[in-house]
Amino acid sequence: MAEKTPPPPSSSSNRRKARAARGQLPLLDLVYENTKVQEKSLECRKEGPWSSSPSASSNKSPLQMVTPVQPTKSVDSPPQMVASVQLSKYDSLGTSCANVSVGSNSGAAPFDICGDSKCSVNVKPSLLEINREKRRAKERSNSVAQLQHLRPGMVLLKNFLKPDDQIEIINLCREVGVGKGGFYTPGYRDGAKLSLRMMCLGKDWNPDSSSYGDVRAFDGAEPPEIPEKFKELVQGAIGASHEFLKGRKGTSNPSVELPPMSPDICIVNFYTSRGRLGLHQDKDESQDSLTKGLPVVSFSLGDTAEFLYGDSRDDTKASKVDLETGDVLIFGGESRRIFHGVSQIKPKTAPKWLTDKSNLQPGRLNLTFRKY
Ligand SMILES: O=C(O)CCC(=O)C(=O)O
Ligand SMILES: [Fe+2]
Repeated sequence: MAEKTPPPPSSSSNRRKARAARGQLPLLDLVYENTKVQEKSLECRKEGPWSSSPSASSNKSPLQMVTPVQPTKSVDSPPQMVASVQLSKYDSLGTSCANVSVGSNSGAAPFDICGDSKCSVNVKPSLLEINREKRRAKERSNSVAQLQHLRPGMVLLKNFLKPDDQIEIINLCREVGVGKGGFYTPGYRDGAKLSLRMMCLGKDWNPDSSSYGDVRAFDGAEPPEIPEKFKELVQGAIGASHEFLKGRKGTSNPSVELPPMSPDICIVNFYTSRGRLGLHQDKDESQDSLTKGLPVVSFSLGDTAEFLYGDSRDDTKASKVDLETGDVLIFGGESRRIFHGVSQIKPKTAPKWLTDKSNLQPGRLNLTFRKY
């Protein structure tokens, strides 16, 4: 996924920040935050145990930590559940906002992207919010997919994923995500945690070595398969992009600008409202895939992300686009190696119909499909 750079030398947040500022850290390092326990519990009160922000620093020595780490019972930890019945098991563990511990790779707790947050307070929406939501829902339900050409090889399909497909994607990610090889919190040997949850389908991407493998290094889990439904949606999005490009002046062969691609990798990220992803290039796929410019296809669900893209790691020079629920972004051909990242997640922007039907936690689910 991201370019390979050596692992951070220590857990010093300042040193990391300085390295990040010099553009020397791999992509996931750029989302590293050294949050204190106190901050953690405040955050938890605001967002519940689903926060993708990091846990407290580890007391273990760097060598003791095998990465990525998966929390056992921490404020970040989700219920120990496979089905809703097991939520009560989690209750009986007494996991609460105040209970902070750093995880290891044994006794891993699955992360459920759906379900009620224990720590969140239900505040009645104001009339203004209700009306805004109604207006948004009407706009989205009336609108059809709209395609935008962002730059050569880069197409944004607004509102491409139909509501039922969005629900199905969330349900499938939830189901797979709580099982073996499901969501975990990527981290580093020094115990630093990252502000998102991740799972890989098809092949495993290791953030520490920036390489792909057939098993997950920290627990030996094989990555679950990519559901056929996802592959169909990817083909649909690439096909629609080709049709769109055909109709554009100056495009002689859409498959040259945007080569076709059958994914064998899907990286699923879940961001809470504090989640973000530094500018990076996806370049850990095979040389053949990169040389051919086989595209990355990205699905967005839930809260809106502010997405940055450009020709360098410099975010002041990057272009910005909002990725809303149902949007599909494709970048291949001459845009295959663009720098891209997520600068912010806009809280409470997921439509109510989506959260009501899917029970998706506050935050954003992103799936990126690639061919190794
Ligand atoms: O969340 C996104 O929109 C981008 C994710 C991404 O760039 C990645 O997983 O490599
Ligand atoms: Fe990426």
